[in-house]
Amino acid sequence: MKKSPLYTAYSGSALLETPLLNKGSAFTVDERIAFNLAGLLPPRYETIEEQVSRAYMQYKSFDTAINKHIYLRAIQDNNETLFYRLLQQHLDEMIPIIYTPTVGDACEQFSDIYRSARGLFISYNDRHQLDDILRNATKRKVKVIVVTDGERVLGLGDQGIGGMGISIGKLSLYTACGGISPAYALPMMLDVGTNNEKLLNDPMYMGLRQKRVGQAEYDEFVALFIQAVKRRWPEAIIQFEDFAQPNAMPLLQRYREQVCCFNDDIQGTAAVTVGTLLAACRSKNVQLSAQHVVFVGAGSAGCGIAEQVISQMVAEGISESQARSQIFMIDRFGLLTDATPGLRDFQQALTQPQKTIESWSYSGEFPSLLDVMNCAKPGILIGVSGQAGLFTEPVIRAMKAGVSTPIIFPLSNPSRQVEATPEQVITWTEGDVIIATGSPFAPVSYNGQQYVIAQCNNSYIFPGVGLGVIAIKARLISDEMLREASKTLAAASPKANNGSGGLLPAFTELAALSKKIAFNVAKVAIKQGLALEVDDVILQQKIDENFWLPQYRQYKRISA
Ligand SMILES: O=C([O-])CC(=O)C(=O)O
Ligand SMILES: [Mg+2]
Repeated sequence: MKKSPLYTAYSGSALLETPLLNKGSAFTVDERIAFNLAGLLPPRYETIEEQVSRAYMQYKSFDTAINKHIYLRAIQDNNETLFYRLLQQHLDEMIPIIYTPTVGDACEQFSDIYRSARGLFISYNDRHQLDDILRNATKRKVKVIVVTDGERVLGLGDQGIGGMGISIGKLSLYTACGGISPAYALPMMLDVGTNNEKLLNDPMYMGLRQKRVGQAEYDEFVALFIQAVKRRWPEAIIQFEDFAQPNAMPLLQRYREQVCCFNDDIQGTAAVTVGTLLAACRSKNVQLSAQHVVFVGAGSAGCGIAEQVISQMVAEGISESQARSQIFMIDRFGLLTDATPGLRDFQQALTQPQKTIESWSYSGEFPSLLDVMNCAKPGILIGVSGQAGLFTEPVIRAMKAGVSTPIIFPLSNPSRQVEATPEQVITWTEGDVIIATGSPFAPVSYNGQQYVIAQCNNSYIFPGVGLGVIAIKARLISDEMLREASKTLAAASPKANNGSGGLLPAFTELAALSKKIAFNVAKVAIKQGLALEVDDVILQQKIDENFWLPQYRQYKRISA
């Protein structure tokens, strides 16, 4: 589809320095005259394909992942269209570079590798100038905001201002896989300080050099932020990303009825995990509702997944109390029971009654992960602990002894925080396992067989949900919409559908999958009265129209 020309008042070096508009050597002869670019560029006119070839050659000249990341980010900050075209052509190779796992290094080293401005940094000290700051954004019609306070970045803890790296990475996927125009995507960082001593003592650190503000100040600051966004961009989606456990769930509960928002780590991770579990169960020919499920990590992500698993089990026909009795949450001190002290309210609903474990044999105050494996005989094990190595050989072997073809998802990110590597899990189960991880892992060969490792990452969910919400301007994001996203993902599983291939579609299929998720999610939103009614043909048209593709448009000058 040929796009209409774009009218702009920018010209000369200002045009070349605006990443959303810059075309570099692809400015045509007419444009170079009309926009005062003569002499500012080498004389040859190039196509975007030629530019991609040069950029890819340069990309290949970097040896380390972090340097590749820095290089790609520089292209993004110089010419967004070229960045996304390059990404589109090398998606499998580059997603791990702009996103998990390399984005974790980029967050940790954010101040060291900082090059140029992107997005909005809002520091606590600026809390009374929020309207001015939002007006300064280089993007006017913002439709998706990814915001973090950097307190729990992936499994890497408090990264302070470095959290901006994850906001940027998520939005790159919104565009590359969900077709959201980069002109509508704004990364944000709420800087309330950091409790990371290493950063506080680092002379390069670019964030507020103070401990995180207290809870009352924090809550007031976030409230001011939400109000300011509502004034400036009332229809924008706000994606909460990588907030620490004490704030993640309360913020979601406080704001989910007020603004169109969701928490990617709680709801996005839950949706992708339930979708992947449904695919795994279908390929094993069992019901999710017949499984005992063990979670290692009872934070907001783990509890969010557990609640979605329970909803799904109930939808399959068992009672809620039966479903809850099949869930085992394990935290630092072992299994959560109704006798565990100091639990948060969202954890309390997921405890096992002490009387259930009376007949179990275990040592220590609460059963350990290994005890739970031996006594509960789970079919499913999910790791969201953020801690490397917790799925030890005895744990995996004990699980395998109790069930055939266990479903094992070590989901912690980035790769080095994983609870067990796919190779370990496959070896310890003698290859009889269904596995998915949160970060990308290369295929594993074992006994002459290749195991493709599915990446159960929320990036299968948020681009499609965002596209659907934007296409129909949904007011809110409901649990039902997210459940629909899970179902759509599960229905696209090659392994469940054909008995072979990956458990999840490849990342290269994400754009097509996101459109399907967008369509189904939008239909649920309409049914729930969260968006105006449109028929299926118009809905598909709206989704296609909103799907931005990286190609240059012709520019015309706005005449004075
Ligand atoms: O970013 C990712 O890869 C997934 C995610 O949200 C997290 O681990 O916090
Ligand atoms: Mg996250």
